[in-house]
Amino acid sequence: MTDNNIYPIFDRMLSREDKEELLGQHSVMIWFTGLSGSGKSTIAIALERELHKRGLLCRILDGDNIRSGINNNLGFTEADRVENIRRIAEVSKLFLDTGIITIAAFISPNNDIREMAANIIGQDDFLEIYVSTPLSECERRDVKGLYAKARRGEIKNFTGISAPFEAPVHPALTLDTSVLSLEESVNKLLDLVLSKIQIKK
Ligand SMILES: Nc1ncnc2c1ncn2[C@@H]1O[C@H](COP(=O)(O)OS(=O)(=O)O)[C@@H](OP(=O)(O)O)[C@H]1O
Ligand SMILES: Nc1ncnc2c1ncn2[C@@H]1O[C@H](COP(=O)(O)OP(=O)(O)O)[C@@H](O)[C@H]1O
Repeated sequence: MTDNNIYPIFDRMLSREDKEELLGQHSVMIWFTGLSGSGKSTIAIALERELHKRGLLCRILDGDNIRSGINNNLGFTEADRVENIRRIAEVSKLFLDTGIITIAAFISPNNDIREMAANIIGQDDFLEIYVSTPLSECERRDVKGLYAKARRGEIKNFTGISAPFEAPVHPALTLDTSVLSLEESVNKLLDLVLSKIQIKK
């Protein structure tokens, strides 16, 4: 890309393959999508612990952490959600290129937004995991009291209440935490993920 006088130097840096060899793992993007309270963060944290125990290096990117740091200037309009996910995908790509198994837990509420993320990251590396817990169960849990606030009209554009959520069309895996235990979800994920990250010696 030279039309804005920018000359990336990627061809002179050590490659992703060099980093993966050093770490003894292939990197992959595990992209959770689902309503607030569906279980994205809980599953992401449990999955990271299981992978870590197996000597695999991971990085979690999670909604509230990212939104109080790099994305602290963004809200929940459609445009801000797109920018939120764009930056998260670009940051994820940096981790993937460092050979790190990268786990993102964001509502990412529609197919266009997730397609954008997959295109930034690379379709082959992108595992879309739909945490499909029904709205009624997420609202019953109301972990942060946000559904009650949204119902009272105190939060605008709240996903599932006053802003849309579009289910993925072909997720790599669907996990309904109103039916599956945390352990069952993590075991399903391990089956999927471990097959993708083994380095052939
Ligand atoms: N209006 C509105 N809609 C949805 N969510 C809201 C809203 N306002 C605040 N929150 C809190 O922000 C968390 C979702 O942020 P995300 O970055 O994952 O959202 S998005 O992907 O940009 O749609 C979400 O956290 P999670 O529960 O982790 O999903 C909420 O706690
Ligand atoms: N089977 C389950 N799997 C995952 N989370 C569960 C399950 N059953 C109950 N929960 C609870 O549901 C809540 C999910 O919240 P969280 O992980 O923060 O969701 P999200 O990141 O999607 O907003 C947690 O309080 C968690 O303990």
